[in-house]
Amino acid sequence: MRLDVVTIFGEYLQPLQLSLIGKAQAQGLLDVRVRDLREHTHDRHRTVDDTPYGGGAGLLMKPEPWGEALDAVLADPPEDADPRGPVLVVPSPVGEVFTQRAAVELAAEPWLVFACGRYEGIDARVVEHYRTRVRVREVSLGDYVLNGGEVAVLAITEAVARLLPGVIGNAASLTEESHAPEHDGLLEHPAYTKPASWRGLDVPAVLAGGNHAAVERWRRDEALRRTATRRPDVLARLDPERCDARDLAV
Ligand SMILES: COc1ccc(Cn2ccc3ccc(-c4cc(N)[nH]n4)cc32)cc1
Repeated sequence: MRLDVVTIFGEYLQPLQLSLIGKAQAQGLLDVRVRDLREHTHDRHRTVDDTPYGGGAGLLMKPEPWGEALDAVLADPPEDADPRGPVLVVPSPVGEVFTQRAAVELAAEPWLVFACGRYEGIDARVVEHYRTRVRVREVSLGDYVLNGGEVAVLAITEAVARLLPGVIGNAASLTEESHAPEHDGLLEHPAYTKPASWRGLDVPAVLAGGNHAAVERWRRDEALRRTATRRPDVLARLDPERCDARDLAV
């Protein structure tokens, strides 16, 4: 997968060189290219921002540098690019809330381009223009406000890259995680390791009993219980077809 990131704070993306994502790049599973938006300015001060039409606090990012930068990215596609081009992911406080389902969708793409805004965001015409050329997804991490898109790119990249074959050593674990479609999107059950007793707290006996059916039942019950108490919105989306009577009794 090729990832292009356009930003004025390239150093924010340094963490992508670490750990599993860094290893995935070394293995050729990921090709991350960070592009400095200021390389696409032509004034002495390398200006990327200006005041908003109609007034209001703060500054907005000018469209011209973005147009030049994104055109340059699109002019150099990867060999396996989709005929529709990349998905342009634009982190934004007003975007679709990013979910595991979106991570799975983006992980199926050969090429993602991220536009990291700063200030109060990017002139609206940039997204409007590129919607006519590529698929655009404006994405929010949740209902809170960040100072820019870079942190969102780190989160989205990690969530997507870990789904790519070969990035996570034990791919089976991906299907047992919270929010995994294979897990009906439920939150994961509590997990324990040795010792069997720690500070007076014991591991639930069923988990050490060797009865796999009982362990699976306990895990399903705990996942349903945890989801019901912490994320009733997720439980409401549970497909009744995939529940048995005991599920619904929890
Ligand atoms: C209109 O109000 C604001 C508009 C922009 C900003 C700062 N900012 C600039 C680019 C950018 C990209 C993403 C995000 C973001 C995403 C989530 N989930 N929260 N915040 C924030 C961003 C602050 C406020």
